[in-house]
Amino acid sequence: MPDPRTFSLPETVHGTATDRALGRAMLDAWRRDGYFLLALDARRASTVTNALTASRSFFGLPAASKRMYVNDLTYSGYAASGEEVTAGKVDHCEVFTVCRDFPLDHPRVLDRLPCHGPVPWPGRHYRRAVRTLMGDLGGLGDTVLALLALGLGHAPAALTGHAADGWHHLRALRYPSTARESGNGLGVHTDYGMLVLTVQDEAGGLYVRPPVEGEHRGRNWLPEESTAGVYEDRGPWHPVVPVPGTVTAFPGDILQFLTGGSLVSTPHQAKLTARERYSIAYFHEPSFDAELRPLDGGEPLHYGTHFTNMFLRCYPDRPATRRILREGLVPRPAAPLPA
Ligand SMILES: O=C(O)CCC(=O)C(=O)O
Ligand SMILES: [Fe+2]
Repeated sequence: MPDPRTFSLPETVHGTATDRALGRAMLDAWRRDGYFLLALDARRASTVTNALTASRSFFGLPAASKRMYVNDLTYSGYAASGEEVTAGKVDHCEVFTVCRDFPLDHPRVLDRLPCHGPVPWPGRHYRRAVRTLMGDLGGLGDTVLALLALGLGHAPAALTGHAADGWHHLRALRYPSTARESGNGLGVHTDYGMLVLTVQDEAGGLYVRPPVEGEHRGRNWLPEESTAGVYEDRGPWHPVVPVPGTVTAFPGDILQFLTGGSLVSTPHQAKLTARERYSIAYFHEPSFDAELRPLDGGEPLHYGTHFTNMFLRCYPDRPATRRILREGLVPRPAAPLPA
């Protein structure tokens, strides 16, 4: 297995020949390895360290305290180990999810859009650390999307245009050590949006499946083609070795959709390790309301519907799921919504 490709990003993208070549090199790396690394400058590296530190201290709270950070409007907040399910199997990780943070009196909350509500933040320090990280990774995400669009032969804004009002979200995770738990960590899945940026601590444990010539890859947005649990027992599965000062980048379902399958969403899983493990995954997404079409044309896909379906699938018994099902909430209201 060759070493992963590592890229340094320019601060701005102008569409020069150098930018196009960088975009093409990123596409080649994904087509070979399923992921690449992005080198962080010192400021962004310390943002990552701060967020991981804040995450450690949150997960260190007593179980009963953590369980208070949940509400039934949104998937934002805390999920205990065992609440999340991938392909019918329980995942052994605790998660704190941060979606868009809407106050209770926001028109989109009042309009009863599923997944819309306030983030139940566990404190100001945690909120600051996570928001700073989301801002930094969001900036990198836009740069990567602009370069990818150029690499694909499109205008730089062809992908970033979708991210402008993006449903960007983040998951902070803690996995128990193999001394405490013998089951799986996080089962095989693909992520739902355009771009995934992850960091993990020194424990490692993240595995990706690179594209394999001739191998069928599901379109995860179609219920009959779920990628959850795919090829779990069959290689190749390549470990993503933690490299301090980098983030790992791979494509999600929506890039597969937008490129008509010329890129495939990278299946990945996290295995438990000898020591407790901490990671953070950031998801750079289209707008919840986006009616997306492949760059070269085709049938539309409503992102908010895909997102909601995926969370319903992962969390069969979470308060937000029960509310969506009980009240029959739909991601796409009949009348256009105010901003
Ligand atoms: O724990 C990790 O490294 C990956 C987490 C992940 O894949 C996710 O949250 O979707
Ligand atoms: Fe993931």
